[in-house]
Amino acid sequence: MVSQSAASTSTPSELSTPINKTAHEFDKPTLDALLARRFFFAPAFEIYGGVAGLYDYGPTGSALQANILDQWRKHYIIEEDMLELDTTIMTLSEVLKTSGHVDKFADWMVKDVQTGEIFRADHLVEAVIEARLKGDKEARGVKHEEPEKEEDEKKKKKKKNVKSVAIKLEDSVVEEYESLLAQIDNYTGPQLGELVRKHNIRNPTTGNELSEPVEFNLMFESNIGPTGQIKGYLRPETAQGHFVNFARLLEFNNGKVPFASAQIGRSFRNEIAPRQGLLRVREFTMAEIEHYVDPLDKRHARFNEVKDVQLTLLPKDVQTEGRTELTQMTVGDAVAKKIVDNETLGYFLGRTQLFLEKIGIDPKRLRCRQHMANEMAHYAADCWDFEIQSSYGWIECVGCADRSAYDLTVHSVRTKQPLRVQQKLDEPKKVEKLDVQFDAKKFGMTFKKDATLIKETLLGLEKDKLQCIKDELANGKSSVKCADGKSYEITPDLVKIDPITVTEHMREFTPNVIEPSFGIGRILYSLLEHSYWAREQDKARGVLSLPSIVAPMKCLIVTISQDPELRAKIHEISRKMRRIGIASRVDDSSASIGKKYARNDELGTPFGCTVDFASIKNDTMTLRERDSTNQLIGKIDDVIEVVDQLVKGTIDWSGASQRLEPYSGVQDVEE
Ligand SMILES: Nc1ncnc2c1ncn2[C@@H]1O[C@H](COP(=O)(O)OP(=O)(O)OP(=O)(O)O)[C@@H](O)[C@H]1O
Repeated sequence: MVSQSAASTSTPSELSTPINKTAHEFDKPTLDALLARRFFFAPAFEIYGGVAGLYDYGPTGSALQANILDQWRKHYIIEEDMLELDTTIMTLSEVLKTSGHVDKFADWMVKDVQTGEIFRADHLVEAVIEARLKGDKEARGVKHEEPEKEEDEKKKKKKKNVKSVAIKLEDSVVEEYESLLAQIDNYTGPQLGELVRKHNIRNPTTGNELSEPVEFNLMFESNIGPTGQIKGYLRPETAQGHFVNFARLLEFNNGKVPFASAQIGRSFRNEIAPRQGLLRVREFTMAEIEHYVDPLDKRHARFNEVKDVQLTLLPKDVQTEGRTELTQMTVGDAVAKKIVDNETLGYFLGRTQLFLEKIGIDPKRLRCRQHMANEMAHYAADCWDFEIQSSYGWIECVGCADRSAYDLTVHSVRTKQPLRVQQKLDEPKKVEKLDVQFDAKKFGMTFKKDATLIKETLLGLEKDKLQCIKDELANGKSSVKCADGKSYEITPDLVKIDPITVTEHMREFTPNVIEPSFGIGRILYSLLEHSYWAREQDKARGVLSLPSIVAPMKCLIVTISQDPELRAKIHEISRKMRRIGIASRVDDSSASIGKKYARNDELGTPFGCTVDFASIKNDTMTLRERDSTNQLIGKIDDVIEVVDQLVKGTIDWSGASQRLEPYSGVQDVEE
C-alpha cells in the first residue's frame, strides 16, 4: 500500500517529517560516528594532530552546506531583491578600529593563578553553578526529567571537568543560582569577577584560585604587504564590508532606502576555548544581511506576509527576572505589543523562522531570545537571537539586531564621507528647528580628537533630544552620548542651541541598519541532530531525514543484480537525471539492495530508484521514499519526472502516488 507517506501535506518542511520514526533516545555517539564515517566534517589537519576549532567539510558536508546556502540565497537575496556582495576577508585595521572591534570585540577570560590554565569566564561560572545545582538535586533525591537529562548530557560534554557533588544547598542559594544562570549572558567582566569571588569559584580540576577576568580580543591580527606597516585583521564578521561600500550600494539603488545588501563568506574568531564541534569554531561561514531603513519609518512593505508567523519568544524582562518560560506569539502581535521594537525587525524574525523551518529545523526546538540590556551593544535598539536546541542545549544560530545608525555614522565621521541618504521633499517645507552653533576654537581645544564625533552626534540629534540638551544647558551643563559609548559633558560657552525657522527642500538622514546574521555551521549541525533517527531493525545505522531541498544527494539508483545490461541501464538513468539537474548517485556495488538503501539513508538521500529485469522488458523502475520506505513503480521517464518534481518540492509523496502505481515487491532493509 502506498497510502501513507512522509509527505502528506504540501509544505517543503513537512516533506521531511518521518512518519515511521522509531521512538528512541537520541543517540549522539552513533550520530557522531555516522558523521565521521560518511565524512560530513572532520578536524582540520587531523593527521598532524589537529587544531581546536578548525574543521574541514567532506563531500557530504560540503554538499549539505552548499544546498543550505542555495536555499538562503533564494529565500533572501532573490526573493527580496537584495544586493549581493563579496568583500575581502583581510580587513584594514582602521576599519575595525572605527567599528569598535579593535577595542571591544573581546571575551573575558580567567586564569588558574598557579597553572596558568585559561577559561572563558562566563562559561566557567555557568558550568560550576550548574554542577552545584545538579549536586543539590542529587542530595535532595530529585529525579531528572527528560529535558534535563538532555541538558545534563550537554554539560558533561562541554564542561567535562566540572563534576557535581551531592550537597544540599540552602533554598535561597538555589534561587540565587537559578536567577544567576538565567542572566549569565548579561554580566560584564568585573561582574563576572565578583561572581567568582562571591561564590568561591575555582579551577574545577586543580581547585586553585582564579585571576580577575581580563579581556581577550578575538580577532586574528596580520600585516598587509612586505613592510609590515599596514595592519590588518581577518574579519570577525562580514558586516563591515557592507558598510564601507554603502555609498556605492545607495547609488546602485538610485539613492533610495529601504534596501538590503547581503553577503555569504568566511569569518574568523580566535575563540578562547573552541568546543562543541561546529558550534564554536575559529573559522566559519556566515550569511549576513544589512537592511537600510529610514529611522523615522521602520515599517516594512511586506510585513503582512509574515504577520501570522508563529514565534516562540523569550523576552528580556522574563530573563532579567530569572525565569526562562517561553511565549508563543505571532510576529504581528509581538510588534503590536512592542515586544519586538519595529516592523522591519519583526519582518526578518518572521522570514527567518520560515527559512529555518523550510530547511528542516524542528520548530519545537527553535526559540527567539531577546538580548538583555548589558548583552546588547550600546548602540543597538533591539536584538533577538534565534536559538536552536540540540544535545548541547540552546545555542544562538542567527542574531537579528537593530544596529541603529551606529556603523554608518562612525565610518562617516572617520572618513569624512557622507554615508547619508538625501530625500527630495515633495514640497518645500517651513520647519521650526533648533540650530546648533559651536565655539570652534574652544570646542576643538576641549575635546581634541573627539571633537568631530561629538559635533556630528549633536548635529544628528532629533529635535526633542536637542531640546532636552538646550534646557539642561540653560542650567549650566549637559552631556552628549556618542557612538563610541562615552558621554561628553558640554557647557553653554562651547555650544549654543537656538530656535530658527528654515525652508527645507531636502531631507538628509543616516539610515538605520537591521541585521540578520546567520552562522551556517551552527545551523548545519543543529539540522543534522534534528534530522537524525534510527530504524527499530537497524539501530546501529541511522537515517537523516533531511528535506530533499537540502539533502546532499537527491536520488540513489541501484539494480538488483550485477547483470551488465542492468548496470548500463542505471548509468543511463543517472545521466538523464543529472542532465535535468537532479544530483543522483549510482551504487553498482555487489551489496544487497537493503544495504545500499541503508547506506544512503545515512546520507539523507530522500529517494531511491531500483531497476530489475522487468525494467528492461517493461521500461519501468521503482521509486522508494527514505523515511516511510514506501515504494511506487512506473515508466522510467515518468519516475524521473516525478523525482524532479519531488526534489523541487512542487509535489509531495501523495502527489507522486497519484502519478505512479503502488509497489511492494522489493525487500527493503537488510535483515
Ligand atoms: N565561534 C563561532 N563558531 C561558529 N559560529 C559562530 C561563532 N561565533 C558566532 N557564530 C555564528 O555567527 C552568528 C552571528 O555572530 P554574533 O557575533 O552575533 O555571535 P556571538 O553573539 O558572538 O555568538 P556567541 O555569543 O555564541 O559567541 C551567530 O549567531 C552564530 O551562528
